Amino acid sequence: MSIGILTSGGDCPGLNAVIRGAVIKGDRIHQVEFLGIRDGWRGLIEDDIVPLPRRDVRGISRAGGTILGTSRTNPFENGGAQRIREVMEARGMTGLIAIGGEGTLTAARRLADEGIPVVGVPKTIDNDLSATDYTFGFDTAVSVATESIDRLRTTAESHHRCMVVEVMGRHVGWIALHAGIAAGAHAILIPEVEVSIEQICGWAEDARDRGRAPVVVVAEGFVPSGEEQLHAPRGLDAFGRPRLGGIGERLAPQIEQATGIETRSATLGHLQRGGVPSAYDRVLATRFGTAAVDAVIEKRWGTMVSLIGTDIELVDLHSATTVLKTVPQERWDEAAILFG
Ligand SMILES: Nc1ncnc2c1ncn2[C@@H]1O[C@H](COP(=O)(O)OP(=O)(O)OP(=O)(O)O)[C@@H](O)[C@H]1O
Ligand SMILES: O=P(O)(O)OC[C@H]1O[C@](O)(CO)[C@@H](O)[C@@H]1O
Ligand SMILES: [Mg+2]
Repeated sequence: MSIGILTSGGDCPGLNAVIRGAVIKGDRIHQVEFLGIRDGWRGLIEDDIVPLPRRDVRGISRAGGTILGTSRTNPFENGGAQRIREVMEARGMTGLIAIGGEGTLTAARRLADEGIPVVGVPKTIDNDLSATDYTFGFDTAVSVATESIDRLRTTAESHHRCMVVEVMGRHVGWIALHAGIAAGAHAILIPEVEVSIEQICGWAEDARDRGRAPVVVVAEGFVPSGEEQLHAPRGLDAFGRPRLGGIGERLAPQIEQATGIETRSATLGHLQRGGVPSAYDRVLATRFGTAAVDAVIEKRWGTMVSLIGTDIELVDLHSATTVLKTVPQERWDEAAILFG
């Protein structure tokens, strides 16, 4: 019996710990072999698959990225369930572990509905997946963002400037909220909550008037009220979505002009996704990996491993992929009491 494993969508710290956990438990407890599928759905469609023996996962939990590679290939535009079934049969693959975000898991759910034996593992730095309390990668991204904001604050203070820090978060503001609270930001701007330019400038002025260097943390998907979403001229990703980014660059001159405070912006971008996973993410990812191989052995197709409180449970992929987990208004309100 062989189990295929793939990583798909944007990479994230902790992917290798999932792979290691699954392979070691598969080898030690269930005596199953693993096949590593390269670059997500692309490798499965194109039969780009390699043996993944236990020695190949030695020591990889602490490594960033994914040893398997990733892509945003759409399996349904490239042969779909029929092609995947053919490749799995030819390879003697009796089950599949798909590690990815909401896009990958939506694809996995549709494939499971069409009879492909697949179990999902949720990953994303954005923490926007429903049906799991946390995803691995988020803790590392928040730590990187917090340390970066701390550093940007010291230079802003020296120059009596305002600093706008753009963090990732296409649809949700979890990274901005957590890093902003941790670093004591004077404003946190997220896609879920409408805030006007006037309000942002008001917070910056209040902080300046107290002798502080205002720090504004903004998620890339934030749009100031009354304005259009800005897409920097970065084209589309492989799934045809506009690449976001540029809101920090847009806000900085607006704040400077309205308040007279010299303002700079910094975009953290992929720094938040790279590098070594935090201890928390390694633990969560390892637990997800070992639980996923158990789910495959039990043939729990169409499910996803999930963190509920401190327990790892299996949930239906449907419940995980229908609605994004956004920041509730009251969570932002809690933080907003400290703005300005
Ligand atoms: N609704 C969908 N139905 C089928 N396939 C999808 C769907 N959404 C996305 N996919 C496929 O899954 C791939 C991965 O999705 P996406 O690029 O959104 O990454 P992800 O897994 O959500 O990770 P992240 O967005 O966190 O980087 C997409 O490129 C696409 O091929
Ligand atoms: O540059 P890439 O790989 O297309 O991914 C960017 C996107 O990936 C994420 O980090 C994760 O979904 C988003 O926050 C961001 O918009
Ligand atoms: Mg996605």
